[in-house]
Amino acid sequence: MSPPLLEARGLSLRYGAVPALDDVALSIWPGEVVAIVGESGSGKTTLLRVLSGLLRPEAGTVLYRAPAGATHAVHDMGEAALRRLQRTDWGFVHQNPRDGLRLGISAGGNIGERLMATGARHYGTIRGAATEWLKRVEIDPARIDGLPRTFSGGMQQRLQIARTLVTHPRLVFMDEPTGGLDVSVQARLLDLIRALVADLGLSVLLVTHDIAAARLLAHRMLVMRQGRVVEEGLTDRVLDDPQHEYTQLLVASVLAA
Ligand SMILES: Nc1ncnc2c1ncn2[C@@H]1O[C@H](COP(=O)(O)OP(=O)(O)OP(=O)(O)O)[C@@H](O)[C@H]1O
Repeated sequence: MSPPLLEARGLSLRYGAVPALDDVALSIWPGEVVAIVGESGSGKTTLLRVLSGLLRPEAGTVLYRAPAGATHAVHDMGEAALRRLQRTDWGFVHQNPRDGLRLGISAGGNIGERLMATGARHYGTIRGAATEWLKRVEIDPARIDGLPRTFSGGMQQRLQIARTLVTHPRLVFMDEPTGGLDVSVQARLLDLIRALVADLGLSVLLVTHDIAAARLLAHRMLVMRQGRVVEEGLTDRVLDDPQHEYTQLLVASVLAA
């Protein structure tokens, strides 16, 4: 079996007396979608921020295997090298599209800016790619010069996804990508994410408290509670035959809803 793309061991982090992460381990392989689920405050966002180098853990390591095969300890990389990784190989989809978009520049500019950060220079090529990606995320290309603030919440989220994926990252961190949207908009967005992930062969670390989203998108899932991973396994196995008492409660609460 090929080595993991990202491998974390022994991650711990406290906020005062609160153990946000307590000895967490996780691996993700190329082309895999892994969901991190759990109730509010269980440490999901903290884990994503530590894995993506935005937060430094008190203990533990995160290793990332670059395309050429070299392995990097994410928290030992210099600031510039980490930023380059975040701009090229990695992508981040935030729950609130305003955290991932530049609201003062056009939709096309939002997509083009990320392409330019990876070296694209030719105006026609950049505009062509932006048009293509707007279509791909089901936004009318006639809106290319519109500002994101004139878009609906669902459109803003689709634009954020286009901006993130235009550079073909290998690993995408998604933090509640459908949170805060209407149920019908969520369903459409989940279908779109599923299709793009399959088309591009992306690896995705998906934080969600939405079990249905995890069921639809993820090959594997980890269940977190109070900073610890209490259960992990193939998504269907975990949801159809939960072993840990907490996972059983989580699944039962969804079935009852
Ligand atoms: N900056 C911070 N300062 C102090 N405590 C924090 C901070 N960030 C998170 N925490 C605490 O760490 C724990 C884990 O928080 P985290 O945001 O990772 O959980 P979560 O599972 O992502 O929750 P949610 O689903 O509500 O976003 C919680 O008890 C939270 O209150």
